[in-house]
Amino acid sequence: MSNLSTAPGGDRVASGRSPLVVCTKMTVSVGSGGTRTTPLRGLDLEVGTGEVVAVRGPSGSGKSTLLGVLSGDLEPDSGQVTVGGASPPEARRDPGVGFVYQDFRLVEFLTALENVAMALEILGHRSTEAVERSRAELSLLGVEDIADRLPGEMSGGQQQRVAIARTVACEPALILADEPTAALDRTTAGHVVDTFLEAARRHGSAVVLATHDPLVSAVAETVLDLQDGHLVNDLVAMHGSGR
Ligand SMILES: Nc1ncnc2c1ncn2[C@@H]1O[C@H](COP(=O)(O)OP(=O)(O)OP(=O)(O)O)[C@@H](O)[C@H]1O
Repeated sequence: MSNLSTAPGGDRVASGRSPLVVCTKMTVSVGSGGTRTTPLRGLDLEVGTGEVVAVRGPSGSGKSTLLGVLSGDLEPDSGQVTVGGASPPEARRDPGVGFVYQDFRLVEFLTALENVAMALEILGHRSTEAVERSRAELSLLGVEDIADRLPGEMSGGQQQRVAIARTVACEPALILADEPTAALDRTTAGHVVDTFLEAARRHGSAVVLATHDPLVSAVAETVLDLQDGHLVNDLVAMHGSGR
C-alpha cells in the first residue's frame, strides 16, 4: 500500500512512489444550460505508477466524470490535471492512457480479435505480432473462443472482457475503467480484477477503477470515496485491514 497523506483541500494524495496522475484543486462541470452541474469541486488526487485505485461513490457522485477528465474526454473548469507531466489529451499518446468505457465502445464491424489487434497496430505493432498478442490477451480473459465474433454476437460480459483485453494489451501507463465488473459473474469478475493487478505489477500501469463492486474494492491497493465533489480516504484501506 502506498503512503497516504492529506492534501490542503482534504483530499487524499499518494506519496512514496513517483506520481503519474496529479490533480490539484480540480473543478469539473458537465451538461449545459439548466442541466449543468458540478460533480467535482476542488478535488486533489495523486496516483502513483503501478498503483491500483478503486473510486467508490453513490450513483451520480462523479466517478465517470473523474475518469472523463483523466482520459481527456472532459476539460476541467479550473485546477490542474496531468498524466506523466502531460495534459490528458496529450497523455493519450505519450505515456499512454487506455479507457475501458462503461458501454465498451468496441468497433461493431470488427471481430473481438480485430478489435484488440487494431489498437495494437495503431500503436505501431506489426500485424502478425498484434494478432499473436491479441490472442494471448483474449485467452487470459477467457474469451479466446469468441475471437472471431462481432460485438453484436457477444454477450455484455464478453464485450466487456474484449474491451478490457484491448486496453490492457496496449500496456498504457494509465488504465481507466468504468464499472469494469458490472456485467460479470463473480468468478469472471475475479479474473478481470487479476488482469488489472497484473497490468500494474508487470507493466507498472497505474489503474483507476470506478466501481460499486465490493470485490474490486477488496483487492485494490487504495480505496477512495467520492463525497461532495472530493475524494475521501477509505480508513479501512488506509490501515490495511484485510484489503
Ligand atoms: N452530459 C451530462 N449532462 C448533464 N448532467 C450530467 C451529464 N453527465 C453527467 N451528469 C451529471 O453529473 C453527475 C455525475 O455523473 P457521473 O456519471 O460522473 O456519476 P457516477 O458516479 O459515475 O454515476 P454512476 O455510478 O451512476 O455511473 C450526475 O449528477 C449526473 O446526472
